[in-house]
Amino acid sequence: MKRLLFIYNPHAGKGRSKSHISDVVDCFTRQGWLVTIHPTQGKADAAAVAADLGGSFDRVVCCGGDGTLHETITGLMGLTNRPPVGYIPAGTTNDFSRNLHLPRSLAGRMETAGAGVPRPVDIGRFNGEYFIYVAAFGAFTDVAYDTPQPFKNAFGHLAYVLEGAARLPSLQSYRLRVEHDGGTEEGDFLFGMVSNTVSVGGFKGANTERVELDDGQFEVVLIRQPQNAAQLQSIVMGLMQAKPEPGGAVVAFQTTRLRVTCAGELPWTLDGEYGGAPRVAEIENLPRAVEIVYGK
Ligand SMILES: Nc1ncnc2c1ncn2[C@@H]1O[C@H](COP(=O)(O)OP(=O)(O)OP(=O)(O)O)[C@@H](O)[C@H]1O
Repeated sequence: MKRLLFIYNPHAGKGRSKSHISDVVDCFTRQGWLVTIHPTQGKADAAAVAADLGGSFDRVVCCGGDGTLHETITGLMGLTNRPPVGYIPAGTTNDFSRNLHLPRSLAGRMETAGAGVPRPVDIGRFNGEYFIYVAAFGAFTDVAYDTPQPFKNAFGHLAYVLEGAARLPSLQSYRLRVEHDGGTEEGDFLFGMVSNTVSVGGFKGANTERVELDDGQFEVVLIRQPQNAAQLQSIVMGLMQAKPEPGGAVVAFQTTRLRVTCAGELPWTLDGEYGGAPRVAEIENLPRAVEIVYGK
């Protein structure tokens, strides 16, 4: 019998997935899977379980938010033969799931996770760590991991927005050298994002019309330090829809690899969680490193 490992975070989102576990397991069993269930016991548990047990399964399905998906895939990256991953989004934002065209209903999502066809997806490597869809530094990027879980659950997206707005006056810039496939950018930067996704923080990101999850390329957006408050506001407002103007404060390009060098410590987030503050970040695209189930 084919074996399926089901990892779920009972605290993700509003904890509502807990009441559907029996239905999920029933669905997988009907599909012909022998199911092993693991409720995550705390931070990094999904990664540990995926790394320890994932190699003995034909499919791993995780249920939770972006953090649970990040941990599950990070754990599987240590294996030589990685089983395909099904994903049932149940977090606050579920950014990555917006790439997968999953059905809207939970019933449809369970069916897809167990029986859908896996497709290759690129994974990012960041100084030996992994990320699934975004590595970012600077303004706003500390919001996700600074916002306490109960607050996130109660206010959802609003929590992210309010936290971000409260920080506007204290934005810090970093003097950087950014080397990529197409050249080198230097100067003072407020924000940078290296991504493989159409959605970040619940927003459709800039530079997303070229997103393909398996093209071996990252989409990169860098924001130079604005000269005045009005310029800052127009950057923040325009970032999410506008195509950046050449030579402007927003720099956008695609690349397969990136080296970001900072004079001091530069704090990063990987898939919305704190990723350390290295002075040099070597970021590499690992093309088609895992298979994830799509909706269509
Ligand atoms: N039993 C647990 N108790 C507390 N935290 C847990 C437990 N299991 C997992 N976690 C942690 O919860 C964090 C957040 O989980 P997850 O991303 O699944 O949900 P979310 O924060 O509600 O969703 P999103 O990331 O989409 O906003 C993860 O980093 C994970 O390590």
